[in-house]
Amino acid sequence: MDKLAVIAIGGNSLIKDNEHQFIEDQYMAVCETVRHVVDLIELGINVVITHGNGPQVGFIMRRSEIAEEVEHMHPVPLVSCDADTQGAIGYQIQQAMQNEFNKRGLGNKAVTLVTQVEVEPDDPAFLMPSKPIGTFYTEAQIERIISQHPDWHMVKDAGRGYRRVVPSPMPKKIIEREAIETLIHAGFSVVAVGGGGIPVTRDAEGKLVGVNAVIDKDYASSLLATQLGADYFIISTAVDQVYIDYNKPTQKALSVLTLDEVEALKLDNQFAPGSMLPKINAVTDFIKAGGKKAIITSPACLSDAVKGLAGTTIIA
Ligand SMILES: Nc1ncnc2c1ncn2[C@@H]1O[C@H](COP(=O)(O)OP(=O)(O)O)[C@@H](O)[C@H]1O
Ligand SMILES: NC(=O)OP(=O)(O)O
Repeated sequence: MDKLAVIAIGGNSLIKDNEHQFIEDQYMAVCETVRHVVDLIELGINVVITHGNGPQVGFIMRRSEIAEEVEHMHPVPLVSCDADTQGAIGYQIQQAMQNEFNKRGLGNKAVTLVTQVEVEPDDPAFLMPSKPIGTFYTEAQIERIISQHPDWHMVKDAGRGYRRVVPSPMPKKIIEREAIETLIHAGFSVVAVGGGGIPVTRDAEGKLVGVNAVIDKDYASSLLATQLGADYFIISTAVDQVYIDYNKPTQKALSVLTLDEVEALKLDNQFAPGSMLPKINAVTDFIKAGGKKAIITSPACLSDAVKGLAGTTIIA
């Protein structure tokens, strides 16, 4: 039987820079990423693709807020924006996968599954917004932004500017897990848990209810990889490897890390909260839960990383 990889594609890695934020630009980035994912499939590894939505969910929410301010249109709740991103990004990945399969004469099929992820209603994260979404604001813009939006929570994001943050509760249960497994066993390459999943809780009668938050897709993907017993959990992002002294003249790439080495580097604050730290926590959670191999790398390095020739690999 084929090996299985859960590959988490970063929302930021699908948006190259501030000048290339059109939907067509994102589709080109999706197509490029998908080419590398299909290379993996040709190596005999079936995939479940998860994806982020940090920039995209922020753009949709901001559009809704501006439409409300200007045209008094109805606001779109954040949870609906999450669902919108699952559809829109999932559509692009699914289409790009199918086109790539057809181009290479493979008989494979891709499908996207709308996925809800249960969170605890009393997760302390609801009171401490931490998930960066939407636009990056520069030092020159930030004073105006704060005075125009005093209710926004803002953070500095990994040396790339300032960003708005929203609550990000921990994922506890993937509601559609059984459907994902069924689709894998039927031979589909599945796109699921987009944007970390649509956050839901249970009401007093046990009914599912959406909540306004953005789940970290690295944590949700780690949970999925563990529950599926995946052979590889791979985080595909904008950097080829994880670095110590990131963005400093002393920067050094890390190739293989044990859990103990990761813990020591965390204590040394080597991983930025809101960007690399959740990825590091997500891969260590997967290994601690019995996973064999976790990898952090860029789309272009995916195949080499699985062969141990690129990326940063985390092992027990
Ligand atoms: N120690 C580190 N090594 C590598 N990248 C780091 C490190 N610390 C912070 N980063 C930043 O984290 C980014 C990945 O996080 P993010 O952009 O949130 O990912 P995503 O692709 O999931 O949207 C990298 O592109 C890099 O800018
Ligand atoms: N939801 C989420 O974690 O998105 P990013 O990976 O884009 O930050």
